[in-house]
Amino acid sequence: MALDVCEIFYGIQGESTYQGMPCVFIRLSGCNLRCRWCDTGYAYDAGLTMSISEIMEKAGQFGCPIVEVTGGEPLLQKETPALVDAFLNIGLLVLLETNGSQDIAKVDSRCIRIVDVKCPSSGMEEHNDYSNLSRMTEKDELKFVIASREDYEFARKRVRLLDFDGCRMNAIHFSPVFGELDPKTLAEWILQDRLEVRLHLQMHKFIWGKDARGV
Ligand SMILES: C[S@@+](CC[C@H](N)C(=O)[O-])C[C@H]1O[C@@H](n2cnc3c(N)ncnc32)[C@H](O)[C@@H]1O
Ligand SMILES: Nc1nc2[nH]cc(C(=O)O)c2c(=O)[nH]1
Ligand code: SF4
Ligand SMILES: [Mg+2]
Repeated sequence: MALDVCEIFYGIQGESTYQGMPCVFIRLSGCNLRCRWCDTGYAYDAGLTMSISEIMEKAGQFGCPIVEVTGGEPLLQKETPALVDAFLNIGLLVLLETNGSQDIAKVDSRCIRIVDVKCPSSGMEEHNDYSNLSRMTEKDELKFVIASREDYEFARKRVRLLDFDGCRMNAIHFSPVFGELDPKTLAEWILQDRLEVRLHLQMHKFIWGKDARGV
């Protein structure tokens, strides 16, 4: 029962509807995608092998009720569902950030699954598994990371196709690629179209800068 871990740290949740909350991050190593603008290339390589109990002990040191499992791509590792269960079973609130290419049903639906839909300029659009949209529950969150008008129109089209059964209207995030698309431009597009989506800015980058690690 071991996982390949890139880093474990305590920080301010910079993304999702939990933005602003203190959170323990478990960043797993390895990713099957290579998004053009990825800010976490350091997680592609193998990290440190840790057992579930070692991870829980390290995470537990912070005494924090919220944990996020991210990566890299966390759903590539066989033991990730068991890690999520272990945190759920001790009563923690668990978030999982995933790239949308893997079946989210692998993890317990008590976990809040934050699912990216990759837009064209990521170069990874062909990897989207759209079946995930019907696997999502009301607790889960959807995210489009947007670098251009083309990406925005792609995301807008997808949102208009959604029925909102499995997705809360306030948990559809439109997030600009940091340093590439001006948040003001994205805000104006959303307002012009009267889109019921959330403008999502990566809070930690405004606090610590775009290249800081472990925050
Ligand atoms: C590093 S990924 C790890 C989880 C998973 N691999 C994924 O892509 O969702 C975490 C989140 O950061 C977003 N992200 C990565 N680079 C970014 C950038 N330069 N600007 C904005 N968001 C970015 C990803 O789209 C994803 O939503
Ligand atoms: N502070 C902070 N919040 C985050 N939320 C999701 C992150 C991620 O890389 O998945 C992230 C991250 O890297 N840092
Ligand atoms: S899927 Fe996530 S970790 Fe992998 S390259 Fe894309 S943004 Fe980076
Ligand atoms: Mg990050």
